[in-house]
Amino acid sequence: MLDLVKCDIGYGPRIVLEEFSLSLQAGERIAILGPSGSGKSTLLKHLHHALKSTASFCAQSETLIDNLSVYHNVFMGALGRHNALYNMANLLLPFRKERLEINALCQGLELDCPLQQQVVYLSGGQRQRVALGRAMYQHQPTFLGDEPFSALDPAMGQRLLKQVFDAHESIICVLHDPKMAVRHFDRIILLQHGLKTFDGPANSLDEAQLQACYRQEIPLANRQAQPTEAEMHCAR
Ligand SMILES: Nc1ncnc2c1ncn2[C@@H]1O[C@H](COP(=O)(O)OP(=O)(O)OP(=O)(O)O)[C@@H](O)[C@H]1O
Repeated sequence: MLDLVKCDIGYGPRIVLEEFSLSLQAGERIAILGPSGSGKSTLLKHLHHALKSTASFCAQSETLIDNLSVYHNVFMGALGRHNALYNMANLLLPFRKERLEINALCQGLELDCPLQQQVVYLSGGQRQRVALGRAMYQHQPTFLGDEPFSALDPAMGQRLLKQVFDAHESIICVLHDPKMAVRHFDRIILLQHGLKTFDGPANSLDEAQLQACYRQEIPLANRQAQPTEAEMHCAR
């Protein structure tokens, strides 16, 4: 599906993941884990850029348009499927077909608020489900999610994860919940300071390695990539 070979990934001159290599196959369910600031979102945004025409992107819920309704925010996921006139007409006076589709999608996501409710008045968990709805309404084979379940209670998170699995062929999610990752995903990528410290089947990731990652300990195999004290001194 995608091969990255020694790519420098970041923001202009700011390289976050240096010479980063990754191979993705269709049908995989991949969780990206790692401590805050390790580069998870940066990697996911890069994958979205690389897979654009085949991947839906569930960004964090702050990307919703606050003064628009649930309906409008979810419909945004379909903007690319229609021409500007159709989109404009549908946003002004929602068509029956889209209203029914979005209503069914929101019910499936357990959103109990009216479709015409402005999202600014919703709770964090409700906003997250609107963001999930917008991504699912893109109807792409691959789902990319940036912590798409973090504001939901664990039971609801699992129910909605199943919906995401059922609706997509391939799934790549940044998660802050290692238990959800190990229990439900096939493959785990661990990031630490922009380095990939583990990439393999979820059932071969051991607890000690996971804990070390969150304690920000760099595994021996990756240490040569870090500058030594002496090198840092020379650089100064
Ligand atoms: N737009 C940007 N421009 C420049 N640097 C950025 C930008 N966004 C993020 N960074 C930097 O990239 C690094 C990795 O950030 P990223 O958001 O990918 O981490 P993360 O692992 O997703 O963190 P978190 O779990 O806190 O969301 C950080 O040092 C951050 O400051």
